[in-house]
Amino acid sequence: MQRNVKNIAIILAGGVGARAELGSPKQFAILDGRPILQHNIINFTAHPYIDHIILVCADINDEKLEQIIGGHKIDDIVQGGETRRKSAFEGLKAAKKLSEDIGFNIGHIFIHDAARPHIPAKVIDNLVAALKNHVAAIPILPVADTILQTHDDVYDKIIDRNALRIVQTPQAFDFDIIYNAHENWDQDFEPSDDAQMVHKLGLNVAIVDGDIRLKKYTYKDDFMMDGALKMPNIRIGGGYDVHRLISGDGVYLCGVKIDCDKALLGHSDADVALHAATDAILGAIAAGDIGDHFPPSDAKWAGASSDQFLAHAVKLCEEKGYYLSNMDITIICEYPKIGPYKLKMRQRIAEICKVEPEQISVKATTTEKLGFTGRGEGIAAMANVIMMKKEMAI
Ligand SMILES: Nc1ccn([C@@H]2O[C@H](COP(=O)(O)OP(=O)(O)OP(=O)(O)O)[C@@H](O)[C@H]2O)c(=O)n1
Ligand SMILES: C[C@](O)(CO)[C@H](O)COP(=O)(O)O
Repeated sequence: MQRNVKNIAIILAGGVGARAELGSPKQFAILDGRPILQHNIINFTAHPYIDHIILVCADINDEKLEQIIGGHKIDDIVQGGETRRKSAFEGLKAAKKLSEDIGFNIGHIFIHDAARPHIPAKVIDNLVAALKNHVAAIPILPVADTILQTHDDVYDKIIDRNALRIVQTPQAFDFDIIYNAHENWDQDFEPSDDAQMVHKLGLNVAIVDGDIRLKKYTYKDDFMMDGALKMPNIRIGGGYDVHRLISGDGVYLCGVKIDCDKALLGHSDADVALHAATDAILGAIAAGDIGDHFPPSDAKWAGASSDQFLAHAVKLCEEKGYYLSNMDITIICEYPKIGPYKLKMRQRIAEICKVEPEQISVKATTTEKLGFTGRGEGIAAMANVIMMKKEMAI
């Protein structure tokens, strides 16, 4: 009985991205909110012609790789080789093994640079159509610019661009043909793509329309232009809290004790401003609210200093890769007067959050004797924060 036929995409992510100078392989950098490599996986997964995906990957620890793949399905992951050609062959060997393990025949293989994150479905359609009559097909684009040949960086001559084409990936092949080309490669030059290996065997390579969106991210400027390195991931959080004022010997606000004949009533030290700040930070990373982390029902937090609540929220953010960009607190009360303490408050919050006082704003306002704050029955506080994630590269 004829075994069923499956088509496989091999994503080449085994390079170091030296020309991109990002400090780590460019395929792990974030573009449009997700790692470049993950875009590839999503695009191939979405195309009905692709049955399996094999990832050929650069050295990276399992935890980071898992994060980069983001829960998407990959059928096998293998280590890249020293060159693109060697990485491609590793992918082909993994494809062969997968077909033997599961029990299917490989129809077509699509070998793709991970450094080309956007793969329009139309290009895959074009390749599939060409493979009906060819053993290999590649996407190409016309050359738009004047092409100059130089010698030792000196102007030499213009090349006729009409005969030239830009070669892209994915490049598509009959499995047996490309496997054979790789297995028997004995030339003394390193091919920059797979199609030229097939062509070297004297076989015809079909050319189909490529797409500008298939652009390869190669140099740092490619990333800069597309905003990959410019736009950090930003999260905004807001917090609001109220505590009742009673007779006492001082109120805690922003981690600073203001000696007076009042106190704020609460399970902890009732620092209403730090509670609002904590909620703002938790809100920015969608990590619930202060009550979820420090339940008033838990005796452990009775009389607790609210500093630790804020420090905990900051730590949670750090664990997710976010840092505090700025915080703006507004304290709403008639009494006590906040003005003389503002600087100290900013310094204390900065200390807890491990940032500079310039990043912290503390403001105060009254409600013109209106409402519960106006009548001196309680103090309200609002906080807004911006948390940022540096997402150049994972
Ligand atoms: N040993 C290698 C070299 C390259 N590639 C992959 O082949 C694609 C195209 O290569 P290129 O743009 O040259 O990437 P790098 O080799 O990473 O870049 P550079 O030459 O700047 O180091 C990339 O997706 C890259 O990860 C690979 O899988 N294994
Ligand atoms: C395969 C390729 O993407 C075709 O344009 C390209 O040759 C690979 O990149 P490299 O810079 O040549 O390694």
